[in-house]
Amino acid sequence: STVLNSTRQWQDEDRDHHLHPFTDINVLKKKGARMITRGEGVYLWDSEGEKIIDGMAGLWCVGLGYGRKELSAAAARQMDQLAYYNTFFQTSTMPATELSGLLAEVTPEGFNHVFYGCSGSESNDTVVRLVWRYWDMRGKPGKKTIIGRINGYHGSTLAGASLGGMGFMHAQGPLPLPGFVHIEQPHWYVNGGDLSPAEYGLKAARALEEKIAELGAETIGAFIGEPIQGAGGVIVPPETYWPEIERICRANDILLISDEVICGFGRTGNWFGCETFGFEPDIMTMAKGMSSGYAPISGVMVKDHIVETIGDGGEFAHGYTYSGHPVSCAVALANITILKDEKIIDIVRTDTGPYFQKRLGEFADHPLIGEVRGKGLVGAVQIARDKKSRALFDDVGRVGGICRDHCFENGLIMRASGDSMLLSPPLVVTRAEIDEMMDKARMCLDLTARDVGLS
Ligand SMILES: Cc1ncc(COP(=O)(O)O)c(CNc2cccc(C(=O)O)c2)c1O
Repeated sequence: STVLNSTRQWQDEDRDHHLHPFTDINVLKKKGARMITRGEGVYLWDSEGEKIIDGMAGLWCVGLGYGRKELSAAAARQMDQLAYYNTFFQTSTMPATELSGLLAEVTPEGFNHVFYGCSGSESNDTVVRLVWRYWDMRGKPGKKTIIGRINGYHGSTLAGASLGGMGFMHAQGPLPLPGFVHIEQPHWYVNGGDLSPAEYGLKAARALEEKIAELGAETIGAFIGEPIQGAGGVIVPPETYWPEIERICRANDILLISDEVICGFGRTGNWFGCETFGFEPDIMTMAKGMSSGYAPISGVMVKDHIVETIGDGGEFAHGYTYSGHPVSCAVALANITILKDEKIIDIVRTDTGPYFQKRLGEFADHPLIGEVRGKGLVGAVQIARDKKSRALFDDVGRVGGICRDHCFENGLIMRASGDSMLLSPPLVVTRAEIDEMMDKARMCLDLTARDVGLS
């Protein structure tokens, strides 16, 4: 191919051939892609030599930070040894087997079996297949509907997009597919009205009870939720929410699914978000932090009683060519081993997480910020037009976009979702690096406040 050695040339080549995810093609064609060339720790560099502090750990996934040689060495070793073999036809490979045992060890009690994929979306498709098969085997084939939340995000396959409650995705095609319904999200700032967060948490959870009553428990197979809705804007539910959701699921004999793609592997200060929020799911989806993003891998942890029930039905006719890919498994194995050995999640829970939340909390007094949300090393500041009434700006998303662009121009990656600014740094972030992120974030919020006349 042509030798490309200037940013302009890279951008032209990319413009001519590369369709990017969740991207307005014509906007990008005009702008040209920013070519990211290198990563080290919590920093990235682009093709112009600009250094950027990555407040988003890639896409919520690079837990160990960039440049960990143990992971690249594990990949190279496995690739040289056995770059690929499948786990169909009663075969397995050492990394897939070893990783499965390690996952049984680090996940909550009762999760002893994992089904692999390459992405969170694929694993949520697996969840749907498992739920449908489980109720068939339980002799209740009517229980096929799955309930999710408005503004939840569970991926971009047909099932992932249907499990999710993102209206702008559903608007592009006949989505959600039949059998996927949604209840309100536990977003106190927008939906809580005069209720206290504790009261609102119960009210939002009881929307599930109402939906079940409306549709009939005999038609509902499962409820799925992210402990904290990530892409939806780091929506941290009130403490009362998840225990009430669990109670309602048990009372109506529906499976409880925790989508841990973002909250899993230490993000909230425990290994999994369901541990932080105090509920025990029947199924857990995992991806992202499972390999620190160094290689694509995802998985579904399945409680024993579900494995046994499905096992009674002969071959479960589902799976992917790369389910249990040996190189991805070797990378995930090295990643999780480091998380364990270096006690990184304990440090998040006891040191850097509380420090991050303290620094984030300082934004509560910023003229542009109505609410600060977060847990462990994930957080959001909610941009509001009027702090007293909690009113947002009319064209939600515009001001967040202004702030995001200020960040990118000032060497900080901070995600904008609606008018919430999100941070989810690598789990290895230090206090000094947290300070650097927060100082840049404050400067960009100040610039944004000036732009919208709220300074
Ligand atoms: C909770 C959850 N579940 C499933 C998926 C889908 O995973 P895959 O993308 O690997 O198929 C996700 C992914 N989350 C995700 C993916 C891409 C962008 C952003 C963003 O916040 O901009 C978030 C996620 O956050």
